[in-house]
Amino acid sequence: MDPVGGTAGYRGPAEVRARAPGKIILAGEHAVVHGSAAVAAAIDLYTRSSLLLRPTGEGGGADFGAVELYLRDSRLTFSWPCSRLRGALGEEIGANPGAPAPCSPDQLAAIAWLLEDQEIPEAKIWLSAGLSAFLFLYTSILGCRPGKAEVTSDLPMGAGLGSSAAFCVSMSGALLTAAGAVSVGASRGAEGWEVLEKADLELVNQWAFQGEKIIHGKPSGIDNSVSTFGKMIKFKKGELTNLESRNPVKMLITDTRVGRNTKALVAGVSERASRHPDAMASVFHAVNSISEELSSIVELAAEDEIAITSKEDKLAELMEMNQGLLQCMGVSHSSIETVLRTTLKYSLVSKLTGAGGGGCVLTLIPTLSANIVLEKVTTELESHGYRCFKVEVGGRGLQVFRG
Ligand SMILES: Nc1ncnc2c1ncn2[C@@H]1O[C@H](COP(=O)(O)OP(=O)(O)O)[C@@H](O)[C@H]1O
Ligand SMILES: C[C@@](O)(CCOP(=O)(O)O)CC(=O)O
Ligand SMILES: [Mg+2]
Repeated sequence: MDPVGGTAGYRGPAEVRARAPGKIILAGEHAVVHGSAAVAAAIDLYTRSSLLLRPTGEGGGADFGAVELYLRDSRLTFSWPCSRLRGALGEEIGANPGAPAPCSPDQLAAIAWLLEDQEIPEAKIWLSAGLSAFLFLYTSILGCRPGKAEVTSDLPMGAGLGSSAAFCVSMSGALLTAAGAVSVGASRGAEGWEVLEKADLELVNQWAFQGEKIIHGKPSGIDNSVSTFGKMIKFKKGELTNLESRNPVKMLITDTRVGRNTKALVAGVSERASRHPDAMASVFHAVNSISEELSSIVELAAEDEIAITSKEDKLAELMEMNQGLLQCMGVSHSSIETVLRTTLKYSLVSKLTGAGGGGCVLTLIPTLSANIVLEKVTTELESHGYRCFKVEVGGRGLQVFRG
């Protein structure tokens, strides 16, 4: 299996592209890290990765050339000569796309060293987590074959919409496709995008999870799973259940633009749990019940206006309860509280989504609510400097395109 060169020489052109969606969490963030159920859905905002492998050197020497990453949105290019990668990673380098394994402490130290001479602007230092995940995924899946990757995203970074997972899933999808480690897709859409076979999606998901670990520290796996498989899912202790959402769920997303970092917030909740184990176990247990109930409600088919309203009232109440418990975990923020108060003035219920501490807030938009209400609440939220957008919920997961 060597479709892209390596010691067998270059057989290009071999550009591959992959796109993976962001997500919203309807219930259960943070608690899911501690074993509770959570409900998440893919949204129609994507991270796109492309990968073009370069010819290897005379005689197939992989030390020729470089591994490059271009982050199109920030117009930043990073480059590592293959010889330097090999020198730093030494024995740690070994293309083994079929066997996802965690980043070892030695690998992580070598990656940190490889980032030192890259000129990451001080204002974008948070990119280093993404760059570390990239170097880990690239070298683990392709070794140090020369190539150029490019990434662009619709998702705000560090805002709770799963940009880290979408980055890891789209990059793993592109790398594994280039490595020939995933087979031809189960279905090819009109524009040439393919959905991979289930077993191949599982492989992408496992690699993306290893990448998420570098960015998040202790991820539950919900974000990479929903980005890989799409739709709406219930997720508990690594087990994924697809949910059939019988009625459309309309959500307004408000990005408070308050930056935060998932790794620090997840660690903060774990510290609180170790200070107050019994109280926090009860909080996580309550969240589990909320997610279980919410997942059964979304699967109910509501046929008439009364049934739809009653279903949405229950969803709203559960979201409100979940928000209260997220406050108990210490992950709300004054900007989030402002969004909650503002939407409540219009009788709309909101909760934070993702890690909290700023970032994005979800507002349930009842099917029968008048457009004027949505316009008014959006105008008021935007007057605070927040950014509002509506998203389609429950769409496709990872798709790949072979050039
Ligand atoms: N397109 C991207 N390019 C580079 N790094 C990215 C990209 N998307 C996400 N990341 C990495 O993921 C981090 C954000 O992840 P996180 O704190 O989990 O927030 P979220 O996943 O909610 O957006 C960024 O700081 C960056 O390191
Ligand atoms: C807080 C958490 O539940 C979700 C984090 O999502 P995000 O990175 O804020 O988009 C962490 C996790 O499940 O890994
Ligand atoms: Mg994340």
